[in-house]
Amino acid sequence: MINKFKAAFAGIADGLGHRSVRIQYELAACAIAAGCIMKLTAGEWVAVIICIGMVITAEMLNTCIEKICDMYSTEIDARIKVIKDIAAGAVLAASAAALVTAMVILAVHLKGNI
Ligand SMILES: Nc1ncnc2c1ncn2[C@@H]1O[C@H](COP(=O)(O)OP(=O)(O)OP(=O)(O)O)[C@@H](O)[C@H]1O
Repeated sequence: MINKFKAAFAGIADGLGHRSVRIQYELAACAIAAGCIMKLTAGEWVAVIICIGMVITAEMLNTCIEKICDMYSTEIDARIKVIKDIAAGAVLAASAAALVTAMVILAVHLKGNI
């Protein structure tokens, strides 16, 4: 059990070595900072944390898929293009949901301050 956790934490550390994953962690830190400034409610925090988890998970899996594809071949290949595009689409879908969630929370707080 401890070894499994060690491997998982090592995976998180490895993920941080990739620029696209690191950017998502940085955006997550910005979202948490903004949430503290805006004094989010418990429900809003739950939504923010779910979005952060979803986007980081999608980006880490996308990075894994890219690596597996590159291990298979670095030559131009229509099948690899489809696989990588679908994986990138998953990150986009998660990010779009996170963006809409952020906009709804922001709108609610701006409305409350008017
Ligand atoms: N071997 C390949 N054959 C065909 N198309 C590819 C191949 N490798 C990459 N592509 C195309 O380029 C796009 C970007 O792929 P790449 O592996 O460079 O990901 P990236 O998003 O730039 O990587 P990172 O997440 O490291 O920034 C893919 O979505 C795909 O459309």
